[in-house]
Amino acid sequence: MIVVEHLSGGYEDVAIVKDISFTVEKGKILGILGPNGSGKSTLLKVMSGILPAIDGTITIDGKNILSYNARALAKKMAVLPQLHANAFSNSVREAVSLGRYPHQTGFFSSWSEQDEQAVQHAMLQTGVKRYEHTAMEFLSGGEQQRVFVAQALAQTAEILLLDEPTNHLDIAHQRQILDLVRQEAVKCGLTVVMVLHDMNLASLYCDELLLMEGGQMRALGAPHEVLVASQIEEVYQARVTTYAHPELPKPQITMMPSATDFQERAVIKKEHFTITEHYIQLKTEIPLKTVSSAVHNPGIGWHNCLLNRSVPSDYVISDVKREVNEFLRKGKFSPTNTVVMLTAVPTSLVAMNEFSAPFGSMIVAVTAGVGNAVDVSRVHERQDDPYIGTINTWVIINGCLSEEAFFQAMMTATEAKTKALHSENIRDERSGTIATGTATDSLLIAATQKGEEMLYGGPITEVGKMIAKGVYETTVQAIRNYKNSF
Ligand SMILES: Nc1ncnc2c1ncn2[C@@H]1O[C@H](COP(=O)(O)OP(=O)(O)OP(=O)(O)O)[C@@H](O)[C@H]1O
Repeated sequence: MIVVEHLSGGYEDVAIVKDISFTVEKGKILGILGPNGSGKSTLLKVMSGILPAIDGTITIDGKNILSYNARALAKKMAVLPQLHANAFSNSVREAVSLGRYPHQTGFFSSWSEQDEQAVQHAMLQTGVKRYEHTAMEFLSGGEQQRVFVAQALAQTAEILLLDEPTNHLDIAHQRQILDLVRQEAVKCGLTVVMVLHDMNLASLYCDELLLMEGGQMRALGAPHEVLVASQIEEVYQARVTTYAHPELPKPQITMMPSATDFQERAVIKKEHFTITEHYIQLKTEIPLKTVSSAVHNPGIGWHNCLLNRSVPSDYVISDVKREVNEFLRKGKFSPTNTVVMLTAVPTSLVAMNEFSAPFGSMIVAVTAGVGNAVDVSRVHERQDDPYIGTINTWVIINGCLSEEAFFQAMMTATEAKTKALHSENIRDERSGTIATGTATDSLLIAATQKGEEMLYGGPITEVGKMIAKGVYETTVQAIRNYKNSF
């Protein structure tokens, strides 16, 4: 455990870092973030004793570090500096062995079995063992960086101070080194303080983050407390937004470029739709932001091709995703840029309408197979095998929606669809009650994201009113098209 209290320090009596206080418990990782020149490296140097503290204290396991001599401190704390004084003539093995210096005893240093094991283990962990006898100067920047990490690990200290350990490393090696550091912390109780420039890596791997600004602490806390968009924008003077990591409860940050070439305008019109026997397609010049429950590329994304594909009514495929991928490959559609829905309704029965609104305009396209409509409040009574019969709804908005508005738009559109089934008196055959949808309906809201952002999409808003009217009217029309086809 390391405790830093009111620490100030810098170069020649000038305090660069001021009044820094934090505690890192045994087995925990603290990440230090901050813009260039904010004092991250200086703080690490003061902590490691390379620079003297002007004020404040650093204690390790309850003992002030001033009470340790250099060798005793090096046994407690290993340091990976940002810039390495590189003795280039050393082999990798010799470089890693330097990490054992604090463990050498006596006038003539004695290389013990323990020293050898620590060096071998560190080389294996960092993947540099195969360069063991290679001279450092023959390694790439990333390979050298891994050797220096190995050197710090070979020191087998309880505390590790790392200044940009992922410098020069490609993504696989960043992961390798940070996974290793995390594993050493969690399994072996290593306490780590590391400077990282990459906020997303810091969020993923650190228990707590310290955000520096002008040599002072701007924020200290869990990643979600520190990586707050407004705070990062102020400190870095850069526009950012946060989003959720797909697998872990760790916030991620992305930059919002100010370049104007992203701002080109495009308006989606009915003419941009193509209807063939096999699909209804919307292909756009600019990608649309899409939120959908489609079969292929569902969720939130950016796409410039939407397909509502008509499949035979006996289309029962065990691996739908694979079959759809195959269809896209054969049809020369981009698998990453295309959103796909499936329907058993012939494409000629689509209902499509364009609506103009104060914010811009909107197109709604619906295919409605209601042969298997269900009352959602009664479906728990059914034990059916999967069957086809789907209402697919697309709402294409020439406008800009906030994330909240996208989800409210999904709700508004769903309610409007249900109302259409109600007024067309579509019933659940089993229960005889009014149907609320089919068992496999799909919905897509897409927007050009141009113009002023609309914050909300519920029925109280202009866009919500338009979606409600558009989806209701178009679904009624699609149901009638379907009924009239028999
Ligand atoms: N040897 C030095 N003598 C005097 N001032 C220094 C020295 N090294 C750094 N500084 C100053 O201390 C301040 C903090 O530098 P430091 O290297 O700690 O920042 P940092 O946050 O690590 O930056 P970066 O992200 O660029 O690595 C800077 O203004 C820098 O100019």
